[in-house]
Amino acid sequence: MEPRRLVVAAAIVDDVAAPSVLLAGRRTWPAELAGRWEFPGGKVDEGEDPVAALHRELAEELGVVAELGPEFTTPDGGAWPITPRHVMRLWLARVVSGEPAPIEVHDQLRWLPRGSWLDVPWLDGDVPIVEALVARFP
Ligand SMILES: Nc1nc2c([nH]c(=O)n2[C@H]2C[C@H](O)[C@@H](COP(=O)(O)OP(=O)(O)OP(=O)(O)O)O2)c(=O)[nH]1
Repeated sequence: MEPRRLVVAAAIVDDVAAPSVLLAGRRTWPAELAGRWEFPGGKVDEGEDPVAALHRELAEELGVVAELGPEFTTPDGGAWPITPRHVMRLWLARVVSGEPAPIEVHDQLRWLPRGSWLDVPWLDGDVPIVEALVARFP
């Protein structure tokens, strides 16, 4: 069996230690994922460093430079299994340059206030991650 492909993404917040808002993007493609919300990010290219890949994706997708905070892992310290074919590493992050814009794969971005982080239809694989973020930052 092929190993699962690594996806990297950012939980972009206003303050990585005490977030009050979380940025979510609504996907436009592929058709089966369109209209669902996700963390900005994407696949790591062959031989690419995961952190470099995340900075590349954030520039391409949102037009921003972000400062990464701590990685947000599964309770046992690993990557999140998001689909049968992908695992995802997620970092808390804060924008340091630019204003996030839906440049590539999103038709809408939303800053979700704390208390409303679960109020959009996230991709199925993201729901446990957002639940864990809610539990981490009650
Ligand atoms: N970016 C992102 N992808 C996610 C999340 N949750 C989730 O299940 N996925 C899935 C959707 C896709 O099957 C896969 C990531 O693919 P992608 O289309 O975002 O990757 P990419 O930008 O590198 O696109 P490409 O090079 O394949 O065209 O992971 C998430 O929160 N963010």
